[in-house]
Amino acid sequence: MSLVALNHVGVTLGGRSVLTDVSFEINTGEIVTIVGPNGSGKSTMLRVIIGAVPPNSGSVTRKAGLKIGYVPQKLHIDPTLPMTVRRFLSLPRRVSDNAADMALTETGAGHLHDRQMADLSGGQFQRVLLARALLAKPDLLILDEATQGLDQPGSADFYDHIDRVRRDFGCAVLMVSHELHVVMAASDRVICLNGHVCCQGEPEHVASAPEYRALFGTGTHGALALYRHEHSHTHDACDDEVCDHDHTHAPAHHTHHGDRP
Ligand SMILES: Nc1ncnc2c1ncn2[C@@H]1O[C@H](COP(=O)(O)OP(=O)(O)OP(=O)(O)O)[C@@H](O)[C@H]1O
Repeated sequence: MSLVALNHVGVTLGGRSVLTDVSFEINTGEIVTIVGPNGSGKSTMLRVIIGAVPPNSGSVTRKAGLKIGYVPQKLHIDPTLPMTVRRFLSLPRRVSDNAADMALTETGAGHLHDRQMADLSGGQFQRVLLARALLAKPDLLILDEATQGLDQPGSADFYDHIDRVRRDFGCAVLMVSHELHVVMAASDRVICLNGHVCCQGEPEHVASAPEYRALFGTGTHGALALYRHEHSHTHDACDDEVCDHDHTHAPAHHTHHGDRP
């Protein structure tokens, strides 16, 4: 059984349709990334999954007892408020020293235990947020542009920790990322969103989809070159994945469902 399934979810906010007919599921242990332009509904979709935004139509099914760890895009902490990393991990619920130490070690932040939150670098801060999300021992870890503002080595290092977390915890990971080159390498599945699901599937399938190219062009740091190199044979890319496009290799026959809302 899947961890979470969205069935024809629609969301209207402030009288405007933000998500339309969104369906997909997340299964145990997989890394799924959502890509899409600004304002395409990525954060809203994550908020639907964690239950913070109720869908106006369709439904969300969560596995019974599902535990979700959430790493937000940003978290503002008043810089004048003295707060150590250790104390931060006990908010809002007190956790044992042992649990705090294990979570910090897991994310490579063990040495930050006694540091002030306000003094952390961007990369250190994100690792502490990740450690905090792990305290729930999640089945599903959700990251909303968690590497925004980190430099390339910093974000590569962060994704290494995500990979390690997935292995150690056996959890699924759902993330929003604008770093397409990283996404293409690190994800089992990519969902391309633009108010609706334009296309989804294995990274190389999505990278070659006309809907994806229409949104992101072909300059995705080698993702397409990789596709051409490894997948130059003829195949039916939609055999095993849900693509809502006709994925033949003859562009004239492509059916476009990726119209912008
Ligand atoms: N509470 C709200 N009330 C009205 N409109 C909202 C609300 N929250 C989000 N929206 C609108 O919904 C659309 C999708 O927003 P969302 O934050 O989900 O997009 P996103 O893909 O995560 O964008 P970005 O890449 O810029 O973070 C935007 O047009 C946004 O203005």
